Amino acid sequence: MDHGTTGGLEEPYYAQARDFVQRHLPPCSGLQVTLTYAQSLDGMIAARPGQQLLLSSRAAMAMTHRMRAHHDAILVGIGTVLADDPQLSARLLPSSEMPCHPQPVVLDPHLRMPATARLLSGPRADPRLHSPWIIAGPHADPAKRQELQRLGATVISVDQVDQQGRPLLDAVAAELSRRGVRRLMVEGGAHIIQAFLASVLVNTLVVTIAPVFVGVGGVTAACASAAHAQTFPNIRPLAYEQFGTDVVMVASVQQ
Ligand SMILES: NC(=O)C1=CN([C@@H]2O[C@H](COP(=O)(O)OP(=O)(O)OC[C@H]3O[C@@H](n4cnc5c(N)ncnc54)[C@H](OP(=O)(O)O)[C@@H]3O)[C@@H](O)[C@H]2O)C=CC1
Ligand SMILES: Nc1nc(O)c(N)c(N[C@@H]2O[C@H](COP(=O)(O)O)[C@@H](O)[C@H]2O)n1
Repeated sequence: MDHGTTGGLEEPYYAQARDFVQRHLPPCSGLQVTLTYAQSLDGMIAARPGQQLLLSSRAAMAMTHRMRAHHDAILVGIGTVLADDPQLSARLLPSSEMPCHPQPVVLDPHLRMPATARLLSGPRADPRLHSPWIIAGPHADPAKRQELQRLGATVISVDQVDQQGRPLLDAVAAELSRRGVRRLMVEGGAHIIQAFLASVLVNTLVVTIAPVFVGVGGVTAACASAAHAQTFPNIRPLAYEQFGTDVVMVASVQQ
């Protein structure tokens, strides 16, 4: 992957993406959390569990990369790493605008991160990429921790966990703040979207809606029961804008 090119995107995409992000994301005071994902018209983020589905048009993807560049850190769950093997970089931006990519963060309580993950190998090839921070629970395997650290990752233990041994998001947010993160972008997947919606941490929601139907068997954006979904916060849409064939909604989250 050539991180120094524009990825073939036309200039108007960049200008629209830059203006959109500058206009709609709030100024930073304390930890600002942006939750963002792309979904189909029937509310799916993937066609099958554990599989990646490219929903965003090129213009919407340019907006996502611009948004990544606006944040200090990009967080996903280990399910997304296993399914997508993501890079979480802002590589679609011209390198002159992106001297250093945001910090990848993976919520991985039991250290299931594969040694072959691109998040680990990427920074060895490109000094502008950061090795990932991996948030582990207290019972993670010490040998796996050592292996991941040897591969460049920083494994951060968060001891405050829920009944499933998963780090409490408040504690994760506090730890990221302590490490200097001011703007955090959460990109999924389904379990992480649900967990953040149920927390009081999200300030802004950005959803790309692609004009496709995925159908039964797809992965819903937040895998919540109706009862659980009742605990989600109220959303106040601020803007809808078309990017290529997609519509992007920006909303503030009322906690
Ligand atoms: N369209 C889009 O924009 C996006 C789509 N996706 C898609 O989503 C799918 C992956 O979603 P999913 O499988 O739900 O994986 P997630 O990325 O949501 O990761 C879930 C895992 O995260 C760990 N975890 C850590 N803390 C928590 C917490 N507080 N609550 C819940 N889980 C926690 C758990 O690991 P453990 O079980 O080890 O405890 C859990 O199994 C893929 O198909 C991917 O392609 C992903 C991102 C964006
Ligand atoms: N914005 C957006 N649109 C889609 O259609 C998607 N499938 C995703 N997925 C998220 O982006 C990650 C992959 O991107 P990189 O290769 O890291 O650039 C993926 O892991 C999801 O977090 N996003």
